[in-house]
Amino acid sequence: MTNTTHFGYETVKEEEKVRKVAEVFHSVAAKYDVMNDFMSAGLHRLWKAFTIAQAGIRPGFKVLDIAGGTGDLSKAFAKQAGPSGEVWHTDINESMLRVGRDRLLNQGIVTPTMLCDAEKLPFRDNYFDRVSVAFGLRNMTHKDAALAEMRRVLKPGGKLLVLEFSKVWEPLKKPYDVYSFSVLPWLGKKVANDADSYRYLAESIRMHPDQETLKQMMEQVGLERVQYFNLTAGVAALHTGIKM
Ligand SMILES: C[S@@+](CC[C@H](N)C(=O)[O-])C[C@H]1O[C@@H](n2cnc3c(N)ncnc32)[C@H](O)[C@@H]1O
Repeated sequence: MTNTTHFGYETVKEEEKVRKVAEVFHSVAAKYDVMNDFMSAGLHRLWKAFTIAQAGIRPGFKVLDIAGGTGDLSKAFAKQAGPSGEVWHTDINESMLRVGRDRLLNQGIVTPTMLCDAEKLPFRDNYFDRVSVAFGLRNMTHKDAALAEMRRVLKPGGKLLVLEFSKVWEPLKKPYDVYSFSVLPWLGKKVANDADSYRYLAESIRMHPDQETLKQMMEQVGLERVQYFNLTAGVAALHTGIKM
């Protein structure tokens, strides 16, 4: 029997979700950074800065940036880990990865870039000091499998950081819905000539587990000391967990 899952509000076969997510990111890659700034009024930079601070990267650290896309986290991590460190910029989508790799190289950052699926990480057990995934988990078909893989490749004592859109504070829900379902697709059409991808963004955020559910999912794969920080009233949240 074929398993089904969600692609935004649609119920689709699992393999169809993978294809449709790939289409979204092939389509948005070239305009991804400019759209991020427009859509979030620059807030994504603050959320990422907070994530980078919580990561506490030290020189020599081995770091895996999953769903690294255009490379914002990889760039900061590579600077902090320094020449003795190892920062892997990875993503399942070639278009996103290419934009990210070119951007990193243009900024003088030479770090390995690799195409890989978070659900089947090609790294050995207990290898990384830190693993991050920013705005990527929402798009994955088997989130529990991906989280288990992230834990597997962490060293004991290593930390996972999951930055993702989350459940917004109830009083802000109405205006946030108006923004998400009217303004966002309109902006997507105007700036990137692609309203559908930004409609998917709004729907996929609504379908993503809320703060407490994601915390439980991280605990279920064996991460410990799991906690989360609401960012901008829960528009986004950073979850962290430690592998003991
Ligand atoms: C919204 S972008 C985030 C990019 C970057 N981390 C950032 O915060 O700007 C989401 C990324 O998740 C990637 N992605 C989706 N499913 C994935 C999977 N199974 N494994 C790895 N990356 C995946 C997409 O290709 C896309 O580049």
